[in-house]
Amino acid sequence: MKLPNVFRSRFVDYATRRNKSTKLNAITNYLVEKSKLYIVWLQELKISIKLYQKLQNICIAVLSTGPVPEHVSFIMDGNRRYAKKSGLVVKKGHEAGGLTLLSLCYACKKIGVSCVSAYAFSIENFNRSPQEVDILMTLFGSKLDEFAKRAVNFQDPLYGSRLRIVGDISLVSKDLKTKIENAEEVTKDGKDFTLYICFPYTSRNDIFHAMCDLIAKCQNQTLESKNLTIPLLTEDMYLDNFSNKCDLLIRTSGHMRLSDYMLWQVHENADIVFTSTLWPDFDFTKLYVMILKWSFFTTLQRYSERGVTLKDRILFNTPFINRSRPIGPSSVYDSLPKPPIAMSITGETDS
Ligand SMILES: CC(C)=CCC/C(C)=C/CC/C(C)=C/COP(=O)(O)OP(=O)(O)O
Repeated sequence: MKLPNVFRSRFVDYATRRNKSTKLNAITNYLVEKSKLYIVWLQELKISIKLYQKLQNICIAVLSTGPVPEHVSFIMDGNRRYAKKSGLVVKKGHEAGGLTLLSLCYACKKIGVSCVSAYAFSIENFNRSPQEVDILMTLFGSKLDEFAKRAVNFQDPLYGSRLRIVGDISLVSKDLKTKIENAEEVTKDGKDFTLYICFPYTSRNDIFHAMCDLIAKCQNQTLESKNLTIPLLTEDMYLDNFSNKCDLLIRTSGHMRLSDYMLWQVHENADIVFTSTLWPDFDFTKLYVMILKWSFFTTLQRYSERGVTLKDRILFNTPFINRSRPIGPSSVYDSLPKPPIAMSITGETDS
């Protein structure tokens, strides 16, 4: 048997050193030694993964003592720059971005965030090259399937999650539409966590479509125009009632703009954070620090809203932390009677 040059000297060495006569024995010994090395390496890797998971659990336990955002949203920017920086093709950059999203969904679910939304494809992105649009559509289809499978597999960390696609679905192919319907149907009973993928989406398109819907309802007389309210418009949006208020919006890759995303949903107390990290590089630690900051400042805000001072809290153990959004009057203004309609800026009624 002829061995490749690179191995020959080592096998001969093994054979002579261990006094084995055949090359076959030398090969076997070599492979055994090598696999022993790999096993040790794998064991070490497993230990460090376990350590990392333990550390992650401790960090999450610290967070669980305070409020956590209910809705975290991502503008996933920087996939192509990541690919360029790493010497990869654009497709790999987007794939890496897809992986980041799913791993952060898992982290958010563990932290206790109820829903995550992600800007996966803006309507403007149809202006990119046909090849790139094709890559993104294919990737999107495969990620939908993957998420749906994982959400119903009880051994998977994403088990119990629900998937919702928000955006103008009429703009995607028939095949993809079927995949979307299928993924939404398979995951519809997920109660623990919801992932909203905005695809193809823009905020103005969302607001416009909701307005058109309400106008149509008025025209076919299922709704009277005098009953139009802001909550009704909100309910009609792709990002429905459950996701209509965003608590923490994160944009990666250094651009400091909203790019027609979440315009309606960040109106109330949303923290908007811009980071220069490219999306595929955005990991648990970076997300954790942002949520920790959110939690800290939200706690302080809730302190002051309830008139509880730090001294009260420390000396008299007055409870002030409410993990979820405050129910009922959260400020002195909310406890006042509603202004007469003539004085209301929006003209809303109480109905
Ligand atoms: C699960 C799922 C739906 C995954 C989809 C994958 C994914 C992360 C898509 C985002 C696509 C996108 C337009 C990113 C923006 O970066 P860019 O391409 O504009 O990068 P650049 O700012 O460096 O040019």
